[in-house]
Amino acid sequence: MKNSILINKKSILNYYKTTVATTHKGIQGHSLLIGGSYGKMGSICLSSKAAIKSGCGLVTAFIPECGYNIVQISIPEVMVLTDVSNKFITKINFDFEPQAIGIGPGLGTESKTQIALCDFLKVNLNPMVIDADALNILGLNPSWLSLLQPKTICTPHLKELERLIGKWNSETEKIAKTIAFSKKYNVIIVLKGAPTLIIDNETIYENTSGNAALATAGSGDVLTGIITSLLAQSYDPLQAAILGVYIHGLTSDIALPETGYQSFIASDIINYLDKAFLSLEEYQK
Ligand SMILES: NC(=O)C1=CN([C@@H]2O[C@H](COP(=O)(O)OP(=O)(O)OC[C@H]3O[C@@H](n4cnc5c(N)ncnc54)[C@H](O)[C@@H]3O)[C@@H](O)[C@H]2O)[C@@H](O)CC1
Ligand SMILES: Nc1ncnc2c1ncn2[C@@H]1O[C@H](COP(=O)(O)OP(=O)(O)O)[C@@H](O)[C@H]1O
Ligand SMILES: [Mg+2]
Repeated sequence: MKNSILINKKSILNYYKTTVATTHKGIQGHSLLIGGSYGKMGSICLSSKAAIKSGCGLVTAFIPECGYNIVQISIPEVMVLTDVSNKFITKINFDFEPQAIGIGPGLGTESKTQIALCDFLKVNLNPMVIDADALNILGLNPSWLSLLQPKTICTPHLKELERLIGKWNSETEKIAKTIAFSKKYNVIIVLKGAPTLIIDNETIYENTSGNAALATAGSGDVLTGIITSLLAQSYDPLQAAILGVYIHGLTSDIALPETGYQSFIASDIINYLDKAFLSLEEYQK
């Protein structure tokens, strides 16, 4: 895309942080992933697992009650807090200070969930990634967008973007409207697609990793977990968004010769995160 800054390994390595020998889980960052609803608990499992596989020290998932066994059994490394309600979230409540929050995968748009999101946005000061149904709820209640903290990261696919900014008649208009949205609310937009663009105010970054194997259910849920984990590890929001999008794509580039397009699934993004991070470290040497 014209006027965009390309994201590649070289640019990432300007700020990529290797792990310090003396670190411990208490200072590696605690991510909180909020989402899930009856039938969509897999989404928050994917986000939470991606977060713990991306380097933060601790991950907690906040989910409706019906997901308790599902998340605990799927990912023993992740701690779980449950809502009072069984099938969807009605009140967001936790008793610790996360370094970053990712909200939206599988959340649903029940009216009580909408109110819970609004009440939460009124008090939250933590760095945050907003995805999926949390974006859809904001699309339904645009006045709540002003509650977002500066540099909140929004990760819409095209349909979610349309729910936020309305329809467009050309690619140029789509980008202009997205830039205007980013400026108005002072948020970073990760516009997911092929390629993914990251729009921060008037600056546009274009990702160069990734391929069509990523066109599979849960790919975006995994991205939310990765970016949240990086935010929790004290990357600034723009760096977390750029590194997260790049490493997410890189997993599919490394996997492709082994999995092909058809059989690559969202869990494979998580499975290949180790090789993707290692390839950054190799390049750095
Ligand atoms: N295993 C799970 O539990 C999963 C749960 N999911 C959750 O399901 C809920 C609904 O999300 P969905 O995104 O599926 O549904 P949406 O209704 O938000 O989006 C689907 C619509 O958007 C269009 N669309 C998506 N990406 C597009 C693109 N790049 N270009 C053009 N059109 C595009 C599709 O054609 C379709 O019409 C979310 O909460 C999500 O997190 C999904 O992530 C899938 C996996
Ligand atoms: N053809 C493609 N090429 C590259 N990346 C893709 C392609 N299709 C999808 N992706 C990526 O996969 C992810 C899909 O996210 P999303 O639509 O939110 O999935 P889900 O909601 O099922 O988790 C995004 O990161 C997007 O950029
Ligand atoms: Mg999604």
